[in-house]
Amino acid sequence: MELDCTTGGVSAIVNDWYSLVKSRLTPKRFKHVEGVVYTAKLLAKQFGVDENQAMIAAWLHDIYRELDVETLTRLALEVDVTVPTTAPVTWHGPIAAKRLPLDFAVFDQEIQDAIASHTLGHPQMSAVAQVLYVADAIEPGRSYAGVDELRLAAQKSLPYAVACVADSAILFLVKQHLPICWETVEMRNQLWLGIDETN
Ligand SMILES: Nc1ncnc2c1ncn2[C@@H]1O[C@H](COP(=O)(O)OP(=O)(O)O)[C@@H](O)[C@H]1O
Repeated sequence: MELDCTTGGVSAIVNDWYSLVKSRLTPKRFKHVEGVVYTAKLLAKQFGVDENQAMIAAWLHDIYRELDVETLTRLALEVDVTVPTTAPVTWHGPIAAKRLPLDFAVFDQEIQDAIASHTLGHPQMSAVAQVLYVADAIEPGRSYAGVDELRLAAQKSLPYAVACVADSAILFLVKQHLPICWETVEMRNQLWLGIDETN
């Protein structure tokens, strides 16, 4: 996959994130992040969302994904962050978000919020956060059952795509008999109430 990150004034920033993120993640995870950046850029353009914010959020969303629970807990102690006790796999987002100013000099609140909610979603997500949530689920490297339907949903509207991704995550968790954090459920409930599927 070719990454075209040279538009507008973002190329220098993007190059910085490229090296930093590559140095912190395994090649497999880095490839996933590249896919999310690529997809976030496309979705942002498609839905009139700030591409620069979407791409920076995408570059950094999994920056702490490969840290163990002990390290994440230590990092969390230095910032004011709440994480769900039932799902440590979801901690990397909220903790990275709170540490963005400290660790990466990223002060943009929308980027922080997008990274915080990229795994669980949240009923009050901004359009940047919605773009990241969907891009994470449908980037070209994803190959789980149902992903092509989610890619089609992303051609329809951003709220519709978010609601479909949330339903897919919930179905996956139900099938595995795993606990479901409330944010995803509340978000999909609110979204579906506002979506007219007859259009
Ligand atoms: N509402 C939820 N409650 C609990 N766990 C969730 C919820 N939504 C997603 N997850 C979990 O989050 C994980 C996905 O996290 P993510 O950072 O996207 O990982 P990856 O990129 O490796 O797929 C999945 O294992 C899924 O089980």
